[in-house]
Amino acid sequence: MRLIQNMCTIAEYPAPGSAAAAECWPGAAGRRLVKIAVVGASGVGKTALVVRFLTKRFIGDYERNAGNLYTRQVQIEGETLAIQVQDTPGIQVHENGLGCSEQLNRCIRWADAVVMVFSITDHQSYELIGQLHQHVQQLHPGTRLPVVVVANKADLLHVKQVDPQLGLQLASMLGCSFYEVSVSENYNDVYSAFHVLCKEVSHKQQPSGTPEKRRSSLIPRPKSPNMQDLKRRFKQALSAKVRTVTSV
Ligand SMILES: Nc1nc2c(ncn2[C@@H]2O[C@H](COP(=O)(O)OP(=O)(O)OP(=O)(O)O)[C@@H](O)[C@H]2O)c(=O)[nH]1
Repeated sequence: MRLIQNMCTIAEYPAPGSAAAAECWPGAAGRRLVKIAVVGASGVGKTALVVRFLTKRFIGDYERNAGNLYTRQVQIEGETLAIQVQDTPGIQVHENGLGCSEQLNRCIRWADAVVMVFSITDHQSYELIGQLHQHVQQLHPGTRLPVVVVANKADLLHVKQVDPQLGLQLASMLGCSFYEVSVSENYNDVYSAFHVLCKEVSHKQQPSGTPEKRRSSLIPRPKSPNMQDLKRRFKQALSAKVRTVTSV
């Protein structure tokens, strides 16, 4: 993991725009920031996915994940965005539900978007996704957090436990995008999954006063029953009456 540059833990990472951030991450200053957490069961390939996205390389073996934060810049619709990707420790399932540590909950709260990974070779990792999605939404009450569901290890068809079609169905039921990938064999699908997520966040973050909004404020408001006109006519009628009365 030391191969990756610009790596800090979430607690250590300096605020964007600060002098420390510029030192740790030159080029990020002034950019819009997208924060992504990658979550899922242990061994599904979260670290491999993140490293593949950041370096285009697949590195077979990693130390068990302690939760690292990585940084990179991406071009989304002509704009360069700064993105932070938080790799997280694998989630265990206990009898009484998900075993989410406080560290993991902090990462999820921190994130603007989440990548939920399962492995097609591990049915339990797939079963966890529904509960995990519910948990994520509970940690972001009142907002629909962009989520992409990723079915990894598509190259291991001979030991498949989950039909990718099930992943697609689950994702559409949850209202998420879905990608079936092989981190070990294909970079493009990995890139697309992150790219789509960044795009979704970027659209959500669009500041007020964007062309859409400005245009709508220029459109003349439809006139409600014309009060000015009504008042004018009322005054006219009144003065006509007054005239009639005085002439009598
Ligand atoms: N064949 C194959 N192996 C993969 C793929 N992605 C990851 N692996 C392997 O799966 C194992 C687990 O990968 P990790 O990236 O460490 O998984 P993780 O989800 O980060 O695991 P934890 O740190 O325990 O949570 C490693 O041996 C990887 O090389 C894939 O697409 N195909």
